Amino acid sequence: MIEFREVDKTYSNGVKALSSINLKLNRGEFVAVIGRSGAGKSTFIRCINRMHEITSGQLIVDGTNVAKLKGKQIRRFRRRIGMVFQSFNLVTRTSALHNVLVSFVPELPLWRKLTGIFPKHNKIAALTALDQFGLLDKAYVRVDQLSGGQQQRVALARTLAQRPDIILADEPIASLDPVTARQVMNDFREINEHMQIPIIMNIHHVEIALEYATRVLGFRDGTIVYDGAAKDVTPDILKEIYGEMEHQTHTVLEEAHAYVS
Ligand SMILES: Nc1ncnc2c1ncn2[C@@H]1O[C@H](COP(=O)(O)OP(=O)(O)OP(=O)(O)O)[C@@H](O)[C@H]1O
Repeated sequence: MIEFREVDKTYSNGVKALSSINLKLNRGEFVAVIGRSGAGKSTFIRCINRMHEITSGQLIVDGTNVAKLKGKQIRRFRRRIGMVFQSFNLVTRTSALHNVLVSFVPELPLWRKLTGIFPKHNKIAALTALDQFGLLDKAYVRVDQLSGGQQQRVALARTLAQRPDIILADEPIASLDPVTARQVMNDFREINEHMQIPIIMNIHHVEIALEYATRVLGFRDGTIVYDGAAKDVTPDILKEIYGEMEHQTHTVLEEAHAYVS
Protein backbone atom coordinates (compact mmCIF):
# COMPACT_ATOMS: atom_id res chain seq x y z
CA MET A 1 0.00 0.00 0.00
CA ILE A 2 3.03 2.30 0.36
CA GLU A 3 5.63 1.82 -2.32
CA PHE A 4 8.95 3.61 -2.75
CA ARG A 5 10.46 3.22 -6.21
CA GLU A 6 14.03 4.49 -6.57
CA VAL A 7 13.27 7.42 -4.27
CA ASP A 8 15.94 10.07 -3.67
CA LYS A 9 15.66 13.13 -1.48
CA THR A 10 18.22 15.92 -1.64
CA TYR A 11 17.63 19.03 0.47
CA SER A 12 18.19 22.49 -1.04
CA ASN A 13 21.53 22.72 0.81
CA GLY A 14 22.76 19.72 -1.18
CA VAL A 15 22.46 17.11 1.60
CA LYS A 16 21.32 13.80 0.16
CA ALA A 17 19.07 12.43 2.89
CA LEU A 18 17.60 9.46 0.98
CA SER A 19 19.24 7.48 -1.77
CA SER A 20 17.62 4.83 -4.03
CA ILE A 21 14.92 3.76 -1.61
CA ASN A 22 12.94 0.78 -2.88
CA LEU A 23 10.38 -0.95 -0.71
CA LYS A 24 6.76 -1.91 -0.21
CA LEU A 25 4.98 -1.51 3.12
CA ASN A 26 1.81 -3.51 3.65
CA ARG A 27 -1.44 -3.15 5.57
CA GLY A 28 -1.21 -4.28 9.16
CA GLU A 29 2.56 -3.93 9.48
CA PHE A 30 4.22 -2.31 12.50
CA VAL A 31 7.42 -0.91 11.06
CA ALA A 32 10.24 0.49 13.17
CA VAL A 33 12.67 2.79 11.39
CA ILE A 34 16.02 2.76 13.16
CA GLY A 35 19.48 4.19 12.54
CA ARG A 36 21.96 6.76 13.75
CA SER A 37 21.18 10.41 14.04
CA GLY A 38 21.12 11.95 10.57
CA ALA A 39 20.62 8.59 8.80
CA GLY A 40 17.44 9.83 7.09
CA LYS A 41 14.70 8.35 9.29
CA SER A 42 12.61 11.51 9.73
CA THR A 43 13.02 12.45 6.10
CA PHE A 44 11.79 8.99 5.09
CA ILE A 45 8.70 9.24 7.30
CA ARG A 46 7.91 12.82 6.34
CA CYS A 47 8.07 12.12 2.61
CA ILE A 48 5.17 9.67 3.01
CA ASN A 49 2.65 12.41 3.83
CA ARG A 50 4.50 14.97 1.74
CA MET A 51 5.72 17.09 4.60
CA HIS A 52 8.89 16.79 2.51
CA GLU A 53 8.96 16.49 -1.28
CA ILE A 54 10.96 13.69 -2.84
CA THR A 55 13.55 14.76 -5.42
CA SER A 56 13.25 11.81 -7.80
CA GLY A 57 11.69 8.38 -8.09
CA GLN A 58 8.09 7.55 -7.24
CA LEU A 59 6.18 7.28 -4.00
CA ILE A 60 2.85 5.50 -4.34
CA VAL A 61 0.36 5.40 -1.44
CA ASP A 62 -2.76 3.28 -2.07
CA GLY A 63 -2.38 3.73 -5.80
CA THR A 64 -1.84 7.51 -5.55
CA ASN A 65 1.36 9.03 -6.91
CA VAL A 66 2.03 11.38 -3.99
CA ALA A 67 4.23 13.82 -5.94
CA LYS A 68 1.41 14.51 -8.41
CA LEU A 69 -1.11 15.73 -5.80
CA LYS A 70 -2.00 19.41 -5.82
CA GLY A 71 -3.66 21.91 -3.44
CA LYS A 72 -6.88 20.45 -2.06
CA GLN A 73 -5.82 16.92 -3.04
CA ILE A 74 -2.78 17.20 -0.75
CA ARG A 75 -4.93 18.29 2.16
CA ARG A 76 -7.39 15.45 1.56
CA PHE A 77 -4.52 12.96 1.23
CA ARG A 78 -2.93 14.16 4.49
CA ARG A 79 -6.21 13.67 6.34
CA ARG A 80 -5.91 9.95 5.65
CA ILE A 81 -2.50 9.78 7.27
CA GLY A 82 -2.27 10.30 11.02
CA MET A 83 0.94 11.77 12.36
CA VAL A 84 2.21 11.55 15.93
CA PHE A 85 5.22 13.60 17.05
CA GLN A 86 7.72 13.52 19.90
CA SER A 87 6.44 16.88 21.12
CA PHE A 88 2.76 15.76 20.98
CA ASN A 89 1.78 18.90 18.98
CA LEU A 90 -1.21 19.67 21.18
CA VAL A 91 -2.87 23.02 21.77
CA THR A 92 -1.61 23.22 25.34
CA ARG A 93 -3.97 25.81 26.80
CA THR A 94 -7.17 23.99 25.92
CA SER A 95 -8.81 20.77 27.10
CA ALA A 96 -8.08 17.23 25.98
CA LEU A 97 -11.56 17.14 24.41
CA HIS A 98 -10.93 20.29 22.41
CA ASN A 99 -7.63 18.88 21.14
CA VAL A 100 -9.37 15.79 19.81
CA LEU A 101 -12.20 17.87 18.32
CA VAL A 102 -9.59 19.81 16.34
CA SER A 103 -9.22 16.74 14.11
CA PHE A 104 -12.77 17.36 12.80
CA VAL A 105 -12.24 21.03 11.90
CA PRO A 106 -11.37 20.44 8.21
CA GLU A 107 -14.76 18.72 7.70
CA LEU A 108 -16.83 21.54 9.24
CA PRO A 109 -18.78 24.21 7.35
CA LEU A 110 -17.30 27.70 7.58
CA TRP A 111 -19.78 28.98 10.21
CA ARG A 112 -18.86 26.16 12.57
CA LYS A 113 -15.14 26.76 11.95
CA LEU A 114 -15.63 30.43 12.84
CA THR A 115 -17.81 29.87 15.91
CA GLY A 116 -16.00 26.76 17.14
CA ILE A 117 -19.35 25.03 17.72
CA PHE A 118 -18.90 21.32 17.04
CA PRO A 119 -21.85 19.04 16.16
CA LYS A 120 -22.97 16.48 18.73
CA HIS A 121 -21.72 13.49 16.72
CA ASN A 122 -18.19 15.00 16.68
CA LYS A 123 -18.29 15.44 20.45
CA ILE A 124 -19.42 11.85 20.95
CA ALA A 125 -16.67 10.58 18.61
CA ALA A 126 -14.04 12.65 20.43
CA LEU A 127 -15.17 11.45 23.86
CA THR A 128 -15.21 7.85 22.56
CA ALA A 129 -11.63 8.26 21.29
CA LEU A 130 -10.51 9.61 24.68
CA ASP A 131 -12.32 6.77 26.42
CA GLN A 132 -10.40 4.25 24.28
CA PHE A 133 -7.22 5.54 25.89
CA GLY A 134 -8.62 5.66 29.43
CA LEU A 135 -8.81 9.45 29.39
CA LEU A 136 -12.54 10.09 29.62
CA ASP A 137 -12.18 11.63 33.09
CA LYS A 138 -9.55 14.02 31.68
CA ALA A 139 -11.72 15.25 28.82
CA TYR A 140 -12.20 18.72 30.34
CA VAL A 141 -8.69 19.04 31.81
CA ARG A 142 -6.25 21.40 30.10
CA VAL A 143 -3.61 19.30 28.38
CA ASP A 144 -0.71 21.19 29.98
CA GLN A 145 -1.96 19.79 33.29
CA LEU A 146 -1.57 16.21 32.05
CA SER A 147 1.53 14.01 32.25
CA GLY A 148 3.69 13.43 29.16
CA GLY A 149 2.22 9.96 28.67
CA GLN A 150 -1.33 11.28 28.98
CA GLN A 151 -0.55 14.04 26.50
CA GLN A 152 0.81 11.53 23.99
CA ARG A 153 -2.39 9.51 24.46
CA VAL A 154 -4.49 12.61 23.76
CA ALA A 155 -2.44 13.01 20.58
CA LEU A 156 -3.14 9.37 19.71
CA ALA A 157 -6.87 9.84 20.40
CA ARG A 158 -6.85 12.87 18.09
CA THR A 159 -5.10 10.84 15.41
CA LEU A 160 -7.52 7.94 15.71
CA ALA A 161 -10.57 10.22 15.66
CA GLN A 162 -9.40 11.23 12.21
CA ARG A 163 -9.87 7.53 11.19
CA PRO A 164 -6.51 7.34 9.42
CA ASP A 165 -5.50 4.65 6.92
CA ILE A 166 -1.88 4.88 8.08
CA ILE A 167 -0.17 6.22 11.21
CA LEU A 168 3.27 7.81 10.99
CA ALA A 169 5.06 8.36 14.29
CA ASP A 170 8.22 10.45 14.57
CA GLU A 171 9.98 9.49 17.81
CA PRO A 172 6.71 9.38 19.79
CA ILE A 173 8.31 8.06 22.99
CA ALA A 174 11.54 10.07 22.95
CA SER A 175 10.49 12.40 25.75
CA LEU A 176 8.78 9.79 27.96
CA ASP A 177 10.17 7.81 30.90
CA PRO A 178 10.69 4.06 30.25
CA VAL A 179 7.47 2.90 31.95
CA THR A 180 5.28 5.49 30.23
CA ALA A 181 7.06 4.82 26.94
CA ARG A 182 6.00 1.18 27.12
CA GLN A 183 2.41 2.13 27.95
CA VAL A 184 2.30 4.31 24.86
CA MET A 185 3.93 1.55 22.78
CA ASN A 186 1.21 -0.82 24.04
CA ASP A 187 -1.37 1.66 22.75
CA PHE A 188 0.30 1.67 19.35
CA ARG A 189 0.36 -2.13 19.35
CA GLU A 190 -3.32 -2.29 20.25
CA ILE A 191 -4.20 0.11 17.41
CA ASN A 192 -2.06 -1.87 14.99
CA GLU A 193 -3.37 -5.30 15.94
CA HIS A 194 -7.03 -4.57 16.50
CA MET A 195 -7.63 -1.96 13.82
CA GLN A 196 -5.04 -3.28 11.34
CA ILE A 197 -3.77 0.27 10.85
CA PRO A 198 -0.18 0.15 9.63
CA ILE A 199 2.27 2.04 11.83
CA ILE A 200 5.56 3.41 10.61
CA MET A 201 7.61 4.66 13.53
CA ASN A 202 10.94 6.40 13.75
CA ILE A 203 12.42 5.29 17.06
CA HIS A 204 15.76 5.61 18.83
CA HIS A 205 15.12 2.94 21.49
CA VAL A 206 16.35 -0.11 19.62
CA GLU A 207 15.35 -2.65 22.25
CA ILE A 208 11.79 -1.32 22.27
CA ALA A 209 11.72 -1.24 18.46
CA LEU A 210 12.69 -4.92 18.33
CA GLU A 211 10.13 -5.83 20.96
CA TYR A 212 7.13 -4.12 19.39
CA ALA A 213 7.69 -3.88 15.64
CA THR A 214 6.97 -6.67 13.17
CA ARG A 215 9.38 -5.26 10.61
CA VAL A 216 12.54 -3.20 10.95
CA LEU A 217 14.06 -0.80 8.45
CA GLY A 218 17.66 0.00 9.30
CA PHE A 219 18.90 3.25 7.76
CA ARG A 220 22.49 4.27 7.31
CA ASP A 221 23.59 7.38 5.40
CA GLY A 222 20.27 7.67 3.57
CA THR A 223 20.08 4.05 2.40
CA ILE A 224 18.32 1.00 3.79
CA VAL A 225 20.91 -1.48 5.03
CA TYR A 226 18.41 -3.82 6.72
CA ASP A 227 14.82 -4.62 5.83
CA GLY A 228 13.42 -7.63 7.59
CA ALA A 229 11.58 -9.10 10.54
CA ALA A 230 12.36 -7.65 13.97
CA LYS A 231 12.95 -11.18 15.27
CA ASP A 232 15.73 -11.73 12.71
CA VAL A 233 17.83 -8.75 13.78
CA THR A 234 21.22 -9.94 15.04
CA PRO A 235 24.07 -8.09 16.76
CA ASP A 236 25.92 -8.08 13.42
CA ILE A 237 22.99 -6.42 11.69
CA LEU A 238 22.88 -3.78 14.41
CA LYS A 239 26.58 -3.18 13.87
CA GLU A 240 25.93 -2.68 10.18
CA ILE A 241 23.20 -0.15 10.94
CA TYR A 242 24.98 1.72 13.72
CA GLY A 243 28.60 1.21 12.73
CA GLU A 244 31.42 0.13 14.97
CA MET A 245 31.23 0.55 18.72
CA GLU A 246 32.00 4.22 18.85
CA HIS A 247 31.30 6.19 21.97
CA GLN A 248 27.98 7.44 20.60
CA THR A 249 26.57 4.04 19.73
CA HIS A 250 28.01 2.02 22.58
CA THR A 251 25.02 2.16 24.90
CA VAL A 252 22.41 1.61 22.26
CA LEU A 253 24.22 -1.48 20.99
CA GLU A 254 24.76 -2.86 24.48
CA GLU A 255 21.06 -2.58 25.25
CA ALA A 256 20.03 -4.02 21.91
CA HIS A 257 22.54 -6.89 22.15
CA ALA A 258 21.08 -7.80 25.50
CA TYR A 259 17.69 -8.02 23.84
CA VAL A 260 18.63 -9.97 20.71
CA SER A 261 21.21 -12.35 22.18
N1 LIG B 1 15.25 20.72 6.31
C1 LIG B 1 16.47 20.26 6.06
N2 LIG B 1 17.32 20.97 5.28
C2 LIG B 1 18.56 20.50 5.01
N3 LIG B 1 19.05 19.33 5.47
C3 LIG B 1 18.25 18.59 6.26
C4 LIG B 1 16.92 19.02 6.59
N4 LIG B 1 16.37 18.08 7.39
C5 LIG B 1 17.30 17.12 7.54
N5 LIG B 1 18.44 17.42 6.87
C6 LIG B 1 19.66 16.60 6.75
O1 LIG B 1 19.30 15.38 6.14
C7 LIG B 1 19.96 14.28 6.77
C8 LIG B 1 18.93 13.30 7.30
O2 LIG B 1 18.21 13.96 8.37
P1 LIG B 1 16.99 13.27 9.14
O3 LIG B 1 16.42 14.28 10.05
O4 LIG B 1 16.09 12.62 8.16
O5 LIG B 1 17.78 12.15 9.96
P2 LIG B 1 17.28 11.28 11.19
O6 LIG B 1 17.79 9.90 10.94
O7 LIG B 1 15.81 11.42 11.36
O8 LIG B 1 18.06 11.95 12.39
P3 LIG B 1 17.61 12.09 13.95
O9 LIG B 1 17.57 10.70 14.48
O10 LIG B 1 18.72 12.90 14.55
O11 LIG B 1 16.28 12.77 13.97
C9 LIG B 1 20.87 14.89 7.84
O12 LIG B 1 22.14 15.04 7.29
C10 LIG B 1 20.23 16.23 8.12
O13 LIG B 1 21.19 17.16 8.54
